[in-house]
Amino acid sequence: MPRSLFRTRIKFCGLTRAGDVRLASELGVDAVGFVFAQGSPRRIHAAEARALREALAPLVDAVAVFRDNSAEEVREVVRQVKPSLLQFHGGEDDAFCRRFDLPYVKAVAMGAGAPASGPALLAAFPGASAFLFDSHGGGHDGGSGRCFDWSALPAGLGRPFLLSGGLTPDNAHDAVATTQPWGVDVSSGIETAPGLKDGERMRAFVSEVRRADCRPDDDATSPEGGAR
Ligand SMILES: O=C(O)c1ccccc1N[C@@H]1O[C@H](COP(=O)(O)O)[C@@H](O)[C@H]1O
Repeated sequence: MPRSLFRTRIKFCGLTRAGDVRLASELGVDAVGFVFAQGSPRRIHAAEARALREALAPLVDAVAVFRDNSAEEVREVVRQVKPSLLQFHGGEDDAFCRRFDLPYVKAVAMGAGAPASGPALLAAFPGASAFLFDSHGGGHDGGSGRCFDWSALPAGLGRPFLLSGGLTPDNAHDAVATTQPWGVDVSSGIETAPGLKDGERMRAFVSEVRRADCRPDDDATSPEGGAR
């Protein structure tokens, strides 16, 4: 597809307030994430997420984010929140991720250097709808606001990928222009404090991603729509 027709998908993650969910929808964000990972400062319970989901506009996805949660916890979230996508940030394997009959995204840790090759990731997670590259690993947590070395992104994935880890309104344009992801995922970079999003930073982030998308004279194509 010509890059001029391509629109980078945007996910805002770790929302805890209905007002932030409403603003994300109004800004044209494609998905919002609710975090159920133990130990996260953005963690909410299924009942809270169900209430937040009601603030979500139609055609905006709800993503449930887990990190080594039990199957019972995941099932309870699926039952109450009805997410359209699951995101697994821990040591879950493909069989676990597939158990819930929903599309899933597997987060790949980039904090300890280059991961397995693209084909090896695909072989390990054939059921993944997409991969998400974040800066966790090597002793660092997800949602930490840290960047990783984008040049270490693996090639030959055969799936769309989301770029994550330390994205902000200041680096979103470069991140999209440099890596040409299917989508971007941001948490800390649009916050005043963990879980509390900042309206101006949300707006600025979307605007910077759209600025990177808007290159009408660029006839370069996007390989497999954001896949590497
Ligand atoms: O946001 C969290 O607290 C979190 C906790 C555990 C696993 C994943 C988490 N969020 C994901 O972290 C990345 C990057 O966040 P940041 O922008 O660097 O703060 C993002 O993929 C979130 O979905």
